[in-house]
Amino acid sequence: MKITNLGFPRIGSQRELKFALEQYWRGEISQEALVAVGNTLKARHWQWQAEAGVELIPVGDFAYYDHVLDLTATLNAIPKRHRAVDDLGNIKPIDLDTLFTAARGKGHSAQQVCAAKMTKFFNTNYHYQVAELHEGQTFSIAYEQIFDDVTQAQQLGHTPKPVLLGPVTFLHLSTAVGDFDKLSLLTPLLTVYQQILQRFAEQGVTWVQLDEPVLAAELSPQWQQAITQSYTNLADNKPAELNILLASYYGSIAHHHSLVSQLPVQGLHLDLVSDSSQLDLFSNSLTAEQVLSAGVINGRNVWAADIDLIAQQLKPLADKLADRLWLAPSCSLLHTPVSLDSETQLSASLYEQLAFAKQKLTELQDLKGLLTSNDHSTKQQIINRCQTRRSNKAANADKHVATRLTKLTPDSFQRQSCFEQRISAQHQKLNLPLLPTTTIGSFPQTAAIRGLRKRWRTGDLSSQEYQRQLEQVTKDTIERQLKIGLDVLVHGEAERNDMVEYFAQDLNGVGFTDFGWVQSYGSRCVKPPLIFGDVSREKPMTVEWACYAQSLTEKPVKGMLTGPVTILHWSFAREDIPREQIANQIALAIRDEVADLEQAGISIIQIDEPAFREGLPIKQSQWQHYFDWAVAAFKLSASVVQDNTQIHTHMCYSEFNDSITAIAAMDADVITIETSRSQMTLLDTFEYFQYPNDIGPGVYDIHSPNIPSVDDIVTLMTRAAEKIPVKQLWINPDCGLKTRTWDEVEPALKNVVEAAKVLRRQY
Ligand SMILES: CN1c2c(nc(N)[nH]c2=O)NC[C@@H]1CNc1ccc(C(=O)N[C@@H](CCC(=O)N[C@@H](CCC(=O)N[C@@H](CCC(=O)O)C(=O)O)C(=O)O)C(=O)O)cc1
Ligand SMILES: N[C@@H](CCS)C(=O)O
Ligand SMILES: [Zn+2]
Repeated sequence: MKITNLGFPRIGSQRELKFALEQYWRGEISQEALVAVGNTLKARHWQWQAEAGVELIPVGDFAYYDHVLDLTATLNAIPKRHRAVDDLGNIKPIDLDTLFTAARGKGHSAQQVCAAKMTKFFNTNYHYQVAELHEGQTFSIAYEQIFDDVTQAQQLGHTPKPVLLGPVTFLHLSTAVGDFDKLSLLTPLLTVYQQILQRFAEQGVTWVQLDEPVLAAELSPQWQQAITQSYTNLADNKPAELNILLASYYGSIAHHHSLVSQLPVQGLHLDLVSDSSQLDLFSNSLTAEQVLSAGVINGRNVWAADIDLIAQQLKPLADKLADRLWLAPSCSLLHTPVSLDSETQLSASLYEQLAFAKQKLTELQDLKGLLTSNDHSTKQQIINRCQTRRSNKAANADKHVATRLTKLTPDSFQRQSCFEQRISAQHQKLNLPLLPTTTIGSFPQTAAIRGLRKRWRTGDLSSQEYQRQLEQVTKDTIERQLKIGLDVLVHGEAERNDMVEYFAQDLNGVGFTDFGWVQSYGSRCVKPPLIFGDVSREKPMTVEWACYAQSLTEKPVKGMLTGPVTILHWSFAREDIPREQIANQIALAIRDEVADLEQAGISIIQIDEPAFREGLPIKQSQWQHYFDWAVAAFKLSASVVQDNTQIHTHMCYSEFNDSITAIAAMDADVITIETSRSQMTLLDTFEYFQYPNDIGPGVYDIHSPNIPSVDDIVTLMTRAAEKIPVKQLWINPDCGLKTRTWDEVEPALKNVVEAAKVLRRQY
């Protein structure tokens, strides 16, 4: 019986890769130094996995920016605009800088090169770079990193199992530039996959893992046919000594049983955490040689597994399949923090309930011990540990939370009046111009601000001094906005480490870590809170900052909150009660904050829900249930206010065609969305739906250092005004500005304000 792993977090337990990347981008270290950090991390992670008994080490899971982008490079599908040219005008080979250009864009104004689109990887908080594919395009091997990594792992004495997204998922996640069917590219794509498999075989690889998470979705007959075509083609053309492990994850593939069980692959990985019934279904249809990789340890959460119970469940199959049963996490461990080793501040009772990536490998090792070892005393120790942990699981029930939830009535989820009445009351109170300008909330989180927080955390700075300095930053942020001429201001979120973690720190039933970092995109990481008990608000969380900022100006300053659905999705949540119940608990905590902000005289309150779309189940048949509870939780948080208090929400990285009815049902007075990279085509859905409330379509991409010109913004807003009545429109960037510098933000926002003036004259 083998222990296998699907992928390991790449960022490093102390975020070494993040710091090296950012130093490299700032020109402070050489590419060699960056690569040295990458090599050290790879070697360390391979070694940890080997020590935990992982026999086939995943390779290709490491990426300097994004593994999907690496695959796009391997396949020679990086757009021309991101490729460097030599003095003679010839396109240079793809290197790390090419990838960084693709991911981050380059240049300013007229010379600017737009980054590739970035979007959520399935229903995770990981973002990938979307490949742009053209009709009739060809593919070839053009980037060597995965082959180099195989060699590197071998030189260190490991047996690598290269991991690649499978051809169907790659196509599915790509975007078709122009009007053509992406599946027309499958045949040329398969030719390159064949060449890649050939290269692996020449390197002495015996197993390759092809990830097809798209199988968790309900696929049309054409996409199902693409799966059959791909794996038949690869089976027919692969070197005999190379075995293919087809990996599914992020959901059950039971609905594709007849499709998948026919595929001529040598191994199949199942996410049994999402649906354990797949075990019987697929094990009964395995051929006599096929391997089953059982994804039994949750790769999407941080709670220690009940491996004694898992062992009981697997035992009959372990006896039947013997060495054809592999033990694995449900999916790549990319979504979990690296290791508990660095956590020194967690309570002992919470600590013992946890397992991060490194500890999950140990769980697999213990599970294998339970299934195969004859050492009864060690086995008993493992079982005892599990039982003690279960009985120690603190009863975190808070009866006040339960009572409040039972007292909710339909009115708790509904504003007092319809939108028309509300917006007219708000116009009267706020008196804003046509096309009001605003921002999404955060302003640059400078090294100075982060440094202050670090000194405060380590005790080098008193709370009083920390507060005083942040007040200065907030004052400066308000003054800059006034100077720029924005209509609706924000306080800038300088006091927040993160839009979710900041709130979690003041919520009962929620814990947080020191180093539980998870990669969000590129060098950017988040530290998801741990929801372990019933959630309620300990004390007001934002009121002081909102009031302080509002005291500095006559212009409205938006109160800024994160919504219940987003707090839930971007946390590691308990698994003993339904998610919708947790969402309502958080909604009540936010509702209390909304009420306090209104009471304190804040007339616009923004409740961000950027994870609303991401929470959508992969299977369409489960969407309606999700929409019902997610919309209800948002409305519960927002509906406490009077008609003339304006509720905004914000969503980024979203497509709206499958969620527009739910978005409209949320009934926010204003929604700001990311639209600039789509050139406003995302608004088509709002137009078609005749979305009734106000909308602020993002006019520039905040992930890129590029500064939009007045003309760029006017063009985009003119396009927006062709789709949405101008009286409903606001002007704002795509998302918060925390990752940008003031040098980028100030000229960009000046252009936003200037463009608004041009547009107001026009309309
Ligand atoms: C809007 N987005 C968010 C998502 N998920 C969230 N949970 N939060 C989000 O905001 N998902 C979708 C998108 C993803 N986008 C981003 C954008 C930016 C970041 C980001 O900038 N992350 C920061 C970490 C933020 C944080 O928690 N900072 C802490 C700790 C700061 C720190 O590292 N300090 C260093 C010292 C640094 C110094 O001296 O300069 C230290 O302690 O050693 C804080 O501010 O206190 C990042 O750096 O990656 C994430 C997602
Ligand atoms: N208010 C947050 C939203 C990010 S999605 C910000 O501005 O950073
Ligand atoms: Zn956003």
